[in-house]
Amino acid sequence: MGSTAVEQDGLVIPIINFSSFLSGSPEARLSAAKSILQAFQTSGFLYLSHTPIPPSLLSSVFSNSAALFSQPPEFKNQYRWTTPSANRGYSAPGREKVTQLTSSDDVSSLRASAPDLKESFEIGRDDEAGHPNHWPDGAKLPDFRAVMAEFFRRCHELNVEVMRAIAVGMGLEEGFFDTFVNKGDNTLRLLHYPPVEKGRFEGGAVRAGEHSDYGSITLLFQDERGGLQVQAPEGGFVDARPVEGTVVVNAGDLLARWANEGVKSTVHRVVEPPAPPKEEGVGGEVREYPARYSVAYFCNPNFDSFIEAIPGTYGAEKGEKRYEGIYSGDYLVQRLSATY
Ligand SMILES: O=C(O)CCC(=O)C(=O)O
Ligand SMILES: [Fe+2]
Repeated sequence: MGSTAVEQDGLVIPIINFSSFLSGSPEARLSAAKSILQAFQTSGFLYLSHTPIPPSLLSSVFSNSAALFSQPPEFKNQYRWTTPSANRGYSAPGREKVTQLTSSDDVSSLRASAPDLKESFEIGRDDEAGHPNHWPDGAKLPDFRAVMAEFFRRCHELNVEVMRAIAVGMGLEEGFFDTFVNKGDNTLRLLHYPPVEKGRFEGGAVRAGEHSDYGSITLLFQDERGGLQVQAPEGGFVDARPVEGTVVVNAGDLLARWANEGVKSTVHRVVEPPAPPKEEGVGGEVREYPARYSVAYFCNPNFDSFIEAIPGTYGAEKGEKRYEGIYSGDYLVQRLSATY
């Protein structure tokens, strides 16, 4: 049914045709759901092809993202990211350090010594009381708001369908997760990794430090540059190269917790691109890597959902529940508070 995007050092990441789940025969639908769940249970990552996200919308998202990041710092700083509970707005290069560390002090010293080489802009649900989005001035970026709002909505629909696939794969009723994810308490994050001189990578700098994502699932749209790496079972990092027409989907920590650790939230990072273009630099030597853009859509259970082990993920041979229940919103604010 599908092919394989990555197969190296014990890490296998499949490419799954999502139209088999959305509009295939009952058998094709079940088989796609099982493959999707299996990917979440093993590598924690998969690539989905044939999703309902229109390619023209995605290219408008990338062009509007580039238009925003090309504005001067004074413009972007008007829309600054403020607090973990709002989690909206612009973060200048060096502001956020994604990491596995959970203490703010440790993160602060790491941020000072090895800042992530990126800037980002975050957009949340547009109707969340008390937390307005920081929409950039429409006189400068006339299409930005409408394009991002439409993309947010489309990604939320895809999120609901992927959760349905997980439910079917687990043998639960298809709509099991619907009431947990219907509010769309998700975050759309535009990312810009500016051009990097080769020497900085050689000095150990990274575009995004190793981390796992916090929420339920992440939908990741990357440009053609590459640089995303996923940790293999033996600990080394393996390139997860862009595959045209696909969305990378990975499980986050809250889904792993929800699934009583039956799903993997796998560590990943963004580093120097794997195959540098030959035409740049002197005598074929690369001196500077070009900019990279990506768009991550972080899906979360509704902030007011109480998250405790999914039926079927504990008891008998699966063992006890490993975690206390927790409200999704509390969990996420705790995790975000350590990062900024
Ligand atoms: O830019 C990428 O490809 C990955 C970004 C990422 O992992 C994140 O923002 O959580
Ligand atoms: Fe990530």
